[in-house]
This record gives sequence, structure tokens and C-alpha cells, in this order.
Amino acid sequence: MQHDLRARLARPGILLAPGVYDAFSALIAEQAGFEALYLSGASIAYTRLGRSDVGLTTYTEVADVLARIAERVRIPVIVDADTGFGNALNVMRTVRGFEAAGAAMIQLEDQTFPKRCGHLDGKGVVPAAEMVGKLRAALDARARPSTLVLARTDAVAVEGLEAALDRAEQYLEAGADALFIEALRTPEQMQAACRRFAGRVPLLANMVEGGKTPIQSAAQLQEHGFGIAIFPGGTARAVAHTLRGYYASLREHGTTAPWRDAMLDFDALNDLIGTPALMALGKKY
Ligand SMILES: C[C@](O)(C(=O)O)[C@H](CC(=O)O)C(=O)O
Repeated sequence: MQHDLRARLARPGILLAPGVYDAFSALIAEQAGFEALYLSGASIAYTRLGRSDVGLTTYTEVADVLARIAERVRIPVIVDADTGFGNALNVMRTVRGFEAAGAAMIQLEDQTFPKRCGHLDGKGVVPAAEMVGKLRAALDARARPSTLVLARTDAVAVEGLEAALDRAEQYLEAGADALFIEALRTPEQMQAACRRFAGRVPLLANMVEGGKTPIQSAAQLQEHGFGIAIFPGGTARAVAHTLRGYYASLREHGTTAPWRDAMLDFDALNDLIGTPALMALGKKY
């Protein structure tokens, strides 16, 4: 794992991070040439639990997935730590654990527990002062100063844009390394967030297909002033679509033959996961 995310964010050009949810998706994304990965809590819930993103996933489950990813890729991983799984003391344990598991950047949000996906209705937020305390705890808990803390506010839906921007300002003052203003609803709101923060701190744009924020390309988001673009759940949605078609076809035809052109074959999959290199290593011993 490389932890040069701070240096990368200081350089011009938006950082585009696709969502991943296991070592397999992480390997494929790394091989596609991305500079960083976003370990999406929603996608862990969807794929590992077959469940909604409503705070059911535990600290241990995320730490486990993160450790497996970090063992297999070299690029930095931004990890979604939800609310930190509790109060400031839980946040400290979460930060230490995720850092040890290989996180380059740890995202914490100001929702009440149990949290829910930022693009679902009915969210609640903790008082800003409580979140500031949690962020300070996170920053104090870091073993490495190179580990970045990304502060997310979900307040747009609860308290409105201005209150959310004020919260973000307080989170920045508390020492957050990057800001994530969740579920901005219009291009105007996105521009307002960028006017307030761009140039002062990297601002993350969250692209959820079918969610509350208008989808824009990384190039468009960079033009607005965003420093990081994530497409967190797109991977799970693409995989869901593919698997639905694949299983329907296998059930109908009783064979994978009609899908062969849309599949990797045995050798290609083994190449992807590094089987030849592993076999060669085994021979050495
Ligand atoms: C960023 C996010 O927290 C995630 O878990 O990936 C989700 C994304 C999603 O639900 O697709 C979010 O709350 O926006």
C-alpha cells in the first residue's frame, strides 16, 4: 500500500475513485488504471450482506474487507467508516483499526446512528459540536499523519444547504483533511459548495446513479472545483445487472455458451488474480 494521497491531492487534477467492495473488484479497478479506490459501505452492505445501506454493517466487517483489499492492491484506499460506529471512543478504535488495515483516507459522517445511505429520505444528524468532537478524536487517534480524515455532512437534507456548509466549515476548522457535502441536489448547490471551499480543501463529489445529486463526469466536477470524484455504488449496480443477465441466460439455456464472449475464460481470470506469478513463487520454495 502507498499512502501518498495527501501529495496526490495537492497536485492539480481531480482524483477519480471507483467504488469497490472486495479484493476482486479492487484488483480489477487497479488494473483499469485508477489512482485510488473508494471502499463503499453501501456496496459492502449490498454485496456481502445482501442488505440495504442502513447501518447494519459492523466495524469488523468493514475492517476485514479493507484488510483483504489492502493486501492485494498498491493504490490508496479511501474507506467509508459511516458514523465511526458510535461515539468518539468508537471513532478512535475505528480509525486505528482501519489505519492498521491499510486505509489511506477514512471517511466519517455526522448522521445519527443507525445511519442510512445519504440518498435515502429520513436522515438525522448529530449536533455539529458532537461531530467536531468525533473528528478531533479521529485526528488524535491517527498513528500516521499521512492518514487522512474525510469529514462528511449529511445536513443538506435535514437542515438545508447553508447549515450544511457551516457544518463543513466547522469540520474543516477541527482539522479535517477533505470535505464531503452529501446529497447536493442541484448544479447550483454543487457550485455553491465549491465557491465556499474550493482552493482551501479538497472537496469530494459523490455520484450515485439515480440518487439526489445530478451525475456529472469527473472533468465537469473538476471544472466546478471538486478535488475528488467517487462513483461508489456504480460497481455494485453494474455487477447486479451483469449477474442478472448471466443467471437468466444460464437458467434458460442450461449452459454458459451464449455468454462466453461476455466472460473471461479460465486463463484470463487466473491472469487477473495473478495465478501464474503465485505458482512461480511456490516453485521457488
Ligand atoms: C458513499 C456511500 O456512503 C457509500 O456507502 O458508498 C453511499 C453511496 C450509495 O449509497 O450509493 C452514500 O450514502 O451516498
